[in-house]
Amino acid sequence: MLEIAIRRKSYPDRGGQPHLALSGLALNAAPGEFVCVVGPSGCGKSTLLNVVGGLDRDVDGRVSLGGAAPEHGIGFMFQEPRLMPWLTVLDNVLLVAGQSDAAQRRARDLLGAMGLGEVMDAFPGRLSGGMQRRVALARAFVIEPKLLLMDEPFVSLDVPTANRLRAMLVELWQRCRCTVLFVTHDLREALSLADRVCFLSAAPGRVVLEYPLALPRPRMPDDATVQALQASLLAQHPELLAGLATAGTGSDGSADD
Ligand SMILES: Nc1ncnc2c1ncn2[C@@H]1O[C@H](COP(=O)(O)OP(=O)(O)OP(=O)(O)O)[C@@H](O)[C@H]1O
Repeated sequence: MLEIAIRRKSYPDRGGQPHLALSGLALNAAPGEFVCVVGPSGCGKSTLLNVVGGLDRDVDGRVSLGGAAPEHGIGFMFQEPRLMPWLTVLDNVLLVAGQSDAAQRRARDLLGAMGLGEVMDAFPGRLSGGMQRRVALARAFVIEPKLLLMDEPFVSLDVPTANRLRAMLVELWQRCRCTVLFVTHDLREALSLADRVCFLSAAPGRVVLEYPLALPRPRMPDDATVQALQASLLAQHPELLAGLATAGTGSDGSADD
């Protein structure tokens, strides 16, 4: 079980006064659950992931995974692929997994399964944006994470590429059954991926609504069922949805990979 209880998380503002980013935020996730966190820009979504992942420890609150502070077994994926340009695709993935035979096997298998077998020895600069995100996705899964933290990982991709990556993510997650915390401001993306959607208030962020989903998978943001669900949520909770993207999930057009 992932348990998050953040009393206060603040940053110093320009005058040195505390600026509250999160306040009274409580959120739990069951092992293997896929939780999407949505909320308007600036409500503290990235801050939440940084605190949960231990990248930011300056917080009044507690995060525990299986009863202990999460330290190992956390996979990350950010808005940018954050690949090392001087390392090959394979070495970028191995960077987090080590060089053991088992890690090499896992990395090669993953990259092969994700259609990147031909470019394992290429450098990231040669790859399209969609392929770079696939490498970042492989890097997140190669450690066989217990917890996967994703910060708008498919933002600013064209629709077909983003949908392909979402399908790959769900397939990998269904195999490893790690707990996922996926941050987005795109409601349809959240409704297409999650077991449960948690809505954060405007800053300082706290959970104001939890919405469990029982729709079968696979689902995509443009599915009629997802659109209908979004419409019913909008009708029931118009105040919560201010500041969220509800119309689309990226630029239309052809895939870039
Ligand atoms: N390093 C920092 N120093 C000072 N203030 C910060 C810092 N990081 C975030 N903040 C502030 O904390 C609040 C929450 O920021 P955060 O980036 O977590 O929000 P977000 O919901 O992820 O936003 P977005 O959707 O725009 O990415 C904002 O007011 C932001 O300006």
